[in-house]
Amino acid sequence: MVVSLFSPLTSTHFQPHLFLFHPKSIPFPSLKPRNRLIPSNFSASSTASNNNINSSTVASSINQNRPRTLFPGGYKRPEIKVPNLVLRLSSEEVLRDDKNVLDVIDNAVSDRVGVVVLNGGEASGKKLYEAACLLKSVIRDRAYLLIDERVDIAAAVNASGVLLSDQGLPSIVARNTMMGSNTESVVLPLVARNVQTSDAALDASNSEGADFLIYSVRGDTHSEGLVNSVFGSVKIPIFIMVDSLGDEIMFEKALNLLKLGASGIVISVDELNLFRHDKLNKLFHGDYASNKKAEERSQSFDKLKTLDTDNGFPGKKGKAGFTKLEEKEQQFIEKERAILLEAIDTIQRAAPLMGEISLLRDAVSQLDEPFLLVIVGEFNSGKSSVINAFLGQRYLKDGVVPTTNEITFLRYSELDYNVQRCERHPDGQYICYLPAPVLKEMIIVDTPGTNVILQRQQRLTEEFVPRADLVLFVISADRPLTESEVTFLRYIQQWKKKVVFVLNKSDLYQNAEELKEAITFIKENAKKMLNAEQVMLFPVSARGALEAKLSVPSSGLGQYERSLNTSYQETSDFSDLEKYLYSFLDGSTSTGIERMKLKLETPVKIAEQLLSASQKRISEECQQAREDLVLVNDLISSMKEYVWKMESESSSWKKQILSLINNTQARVIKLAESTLQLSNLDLVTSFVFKGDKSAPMPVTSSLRNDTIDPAISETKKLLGEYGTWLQSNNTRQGSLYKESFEKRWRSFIVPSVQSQLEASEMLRTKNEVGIRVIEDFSAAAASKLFEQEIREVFVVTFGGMGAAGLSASLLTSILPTTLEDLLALGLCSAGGLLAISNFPARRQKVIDKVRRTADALARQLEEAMEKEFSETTENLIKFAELVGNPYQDMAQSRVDKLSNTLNELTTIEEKLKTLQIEIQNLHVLR
Ligand SMILES: Nc1nc2c(ncn2[C@@H]2O[C@H](COP(=O)(O)OP(=O)(O)OP(=O)(O)O)[C@@H](O)[C@H]2O)c(=O)[nH]1
Repeated sequence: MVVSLFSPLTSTHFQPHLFLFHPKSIPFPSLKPRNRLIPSNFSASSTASNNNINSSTVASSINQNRPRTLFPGGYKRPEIKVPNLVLRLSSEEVLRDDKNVLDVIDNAVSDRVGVVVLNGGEASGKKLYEAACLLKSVIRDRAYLLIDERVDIAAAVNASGVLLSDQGLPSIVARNTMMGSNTESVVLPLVARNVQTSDAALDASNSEGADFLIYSVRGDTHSEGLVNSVFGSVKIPIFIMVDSLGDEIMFEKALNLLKLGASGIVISVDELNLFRHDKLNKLFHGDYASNKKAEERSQSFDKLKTLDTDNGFPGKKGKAGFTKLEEKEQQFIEKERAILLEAIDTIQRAAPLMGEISLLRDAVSQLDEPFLLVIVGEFNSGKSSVINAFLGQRYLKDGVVPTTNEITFLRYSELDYNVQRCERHPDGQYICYLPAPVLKEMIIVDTPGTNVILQRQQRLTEEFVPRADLVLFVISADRPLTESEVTFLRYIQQWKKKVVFVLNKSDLYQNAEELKEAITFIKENAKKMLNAEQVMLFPVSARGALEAKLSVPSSGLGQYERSLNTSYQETSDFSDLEKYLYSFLDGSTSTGIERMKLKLETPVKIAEQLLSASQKRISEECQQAREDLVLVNDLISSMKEYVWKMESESSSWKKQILSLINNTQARVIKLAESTLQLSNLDLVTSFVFKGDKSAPMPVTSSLRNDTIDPAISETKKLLGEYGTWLQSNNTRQGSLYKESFEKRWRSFIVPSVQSQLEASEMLRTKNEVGIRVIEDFSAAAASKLFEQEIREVFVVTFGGMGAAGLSASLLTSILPTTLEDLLALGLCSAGGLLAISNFPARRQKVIDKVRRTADALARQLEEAMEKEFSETTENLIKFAELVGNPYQDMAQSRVDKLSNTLNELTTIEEKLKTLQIEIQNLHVLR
């Protein structure tokens, strides 16, 4: 299935994106995955690093439903560095209680060893699993870990791949099993084959689709034979394994094979221990390096190392893509280069982990390279045959089983006509230098067939499509426009490539009618798919054309002339294709100008794709950052809401305490009223006759014991509870609040620890103003005051009244109310009337005094409680600010930063659009 560049992949939670490659390999453009275990975070991983954010650990919550890379399916091939050592060891060695072994492995993987192969030996699956886990923790990501034969264990420990014997599982099955067990991996598992014969080597590298081979060489193996039968034909890396490198003869043999083109050797732990450094050096730098072939290899390796910076194009730099350029055009190319470099810079800053940027870098560096004609099509459609027919020689192998397993570059070389020199490059590309003159002007690229069940080959081709200046889509006449061709075509269209169709094997049609039907069918459908008015399609018979060409003596003619001079039917159709392709090379024709436009457009289109992917990504991140900011602000203001809520709850506490005071006040007043009765003869006589010497009123002690004391202790208890309620609610709310920040943005490291400490202190502050108020209120003093007030009222009332008044007052002892008291007194003693008549007023005064005292206490308590509340909540708000502000600043700065990035991307988008228009108007320059 081809996944649209921007359509969601339902099977994954990854974002488009960004995954890192093995550090030792040269990554093909790729995107790095985010850590999906981390929920929602300030999303910074793919964008330029944020000041406050540890971007390596930061993940975003917008990691839903996105394609993993810009390539369909989203997988990447691991790549093998050569020359290299493969360390072979057994689980017994790893589990041996010997730290030295692990140290040796540790040193080895940080030095020359790029692949470690673990075999179980006699050990059980359990032991092998344990050894693999241990080994993985030692190797980390410094080398690939392969498990010998055990796909299940490789999958269980998430190893890089498996090494299979030539009798083992088919590579495709092993690769699929591993992929199935780790659906989140974005890197295809490595499948290596252990082979002993040249046939097995060829088989494994061709139809099996292995990533590299380990070739077991015995004492009787002839190096030259091996080189002729295997090295020349196998395009994937070959590592040599001998019985014992300690054996001088075998060591020399391995060394010799390295010189002759092997990619490295397999070594054991003991051998690593045994060899001094200089012996290993000898393997890689000594004679090996002085050998011409090795030189070429190390050059290509060096070149590979600089792919990203120099020219992502393997092989020596060719002639400039545009010959005889006029100054204006030269200036245009320089201008384009400058804009593209600016685009690279902007995209890289916007999405530093977007591996696909190397596509653009390569394309920019290829502006000086010849035109890149890329041949694609399903396996067996005749791609190699079309190339051979075009070049007039059987340079490439053809066959009914998939034969092209690597990207094969055909470049010009001034060698003898029949000699071709090929180099294998560790990034999965194979370069052949051919003497075909047309290659001076264009590089032809043969790609592995699509629709192969081998993902690796399909991936190689997909990865190469964006680099193409022109895509030649070869369709086989026996299956015109299959479903997978349609899918692949759609993928090509995403990169906006110019596609020319070749309907090969047209000799298979019975008659012209059938051919016409097929052409109409393909054209109609291709038009719809490519949304194009015109579709270029050439029906050919590549096999026939080549045979025809080969049957014509060369007679000093160039290929083009030869093909045009060939008059038989087989080549007549093919010559239309040739004419078309040759017209591309002629700068004076419209197709020649088109060639220039296509070449110039290739990097622009890649830039547009990457730009649009980054814009989409950054817009989403920006959206996420805005949501983060809203969330932070909401969280901060949620504290104010909490305080309002607390305020209403706090008033119910206040009400409770005030009603307690009120009740007490009512009880005291009631007591005062019942005590201040004229009929209260006991008191009257006691106060009037005994004066100050009278005993304290029993009512006073009852007032204190039964009313005031219990009220005070109840108030104190309530105030204590109120304080605890306030404190615990605040602490709980505070820590919930802090936690919600920490949980939501786990990886954010709060810049100042000091402010965090201050914040925590604030929550701990205890407030006991209310308790102090109530403690300051003395029950003893209040009771005493009460008694004094009562006493005073009686003394003032009765002090000058005399016996008549008193006896009159006796009458009142049987009368229940104050009014009746007064009436009786008035009747009995006109002299005491005045004093008596003032009694109610005095009593009222006492009551008022009681009321005032209680009100004052209530007010004090209310104020204290309010103070306590506001101090505590102010602290809470301050705490909220101290905790929330750094998050708020961070979210704000992310929004600002991402908005800026978006603006920068828009600016470069405008420039690219203008450039595109200028390219389209190029003919005006001429
Ligand atoms: N009948 C007929 N057969 C052809 C023609 N061209 C190629 N073939 C045959 O088709 C088969 C595949 O040809 P290749 O050129 O190897 O096809 P390919 O697309 O390069 O194959 P892979 O690289 O494996 O994907 C071979 O057996 C060719 O002989 C043609 O024009 N007519």
